[in-house]
Amino acid sequence: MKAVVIYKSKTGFAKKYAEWIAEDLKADIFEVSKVTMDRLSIYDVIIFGGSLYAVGINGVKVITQNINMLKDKKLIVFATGASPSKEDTINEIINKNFTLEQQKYIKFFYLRGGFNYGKLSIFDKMLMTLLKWKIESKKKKGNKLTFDEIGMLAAYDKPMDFTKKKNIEEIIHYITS
Ligand SMILES: Cc1cc2nc3c(=O)[nH]c(=O)nc-3n(C[C@H](O)[C@H](O)[C@H](O)COP(=O)(O)O)c2cc1C
Repeated sequence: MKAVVIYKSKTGFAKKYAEWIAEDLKADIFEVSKVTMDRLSIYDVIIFGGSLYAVGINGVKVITQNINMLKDKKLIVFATGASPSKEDTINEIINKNFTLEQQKYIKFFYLRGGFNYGKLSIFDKMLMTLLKWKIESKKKKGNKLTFDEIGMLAAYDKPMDFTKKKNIEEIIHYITS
């Protein structure tokens, strides 16, 4: 079984999981920009990992747009996000990123990453500042914040990191069993 891990990461969380998975499987690892379909043809197992941006999986098109060429391989996609792992969040991610046809060939996993405002690009910082203002205005109006919103506000001042090597176990088990 020859496996490859491909990742797209803006602040390092998806990269960290990709490295852990590659290390465990003794697989090759590439950043998504280095990947060509030719290069992938030698692998039996392809694992792609990217971070969540408004529920979209950053970089996943390398798999979804080439599904016809890849569907004979074992395909795994994981996403990292700041949100806790919940069944309804996971279903929303699957339905937003994969058609029903693609879901037949791709096994999806959600691995909680974290949030590091300081490492974001200027554009992403602006987007996240707008979100922060929205949450703060909700609070000012006397509305009760959700647990996730409270966590998100705290994360602007201090990076949060929920990555744990243990989280990759279900992916490793799925691939090796
Ligand atoms: C503009 C923007 C949108 C985001 N949207 C989501 C989201 O929909 N769900 C989520 O869980 N996290 C979201 N996040 C948080 C990132 O997915 C999270 O920090 C992730 O772990 C980053 O991984 P990376 O370092 O590999 O890029 C968002 C972050 C930014 C900057």
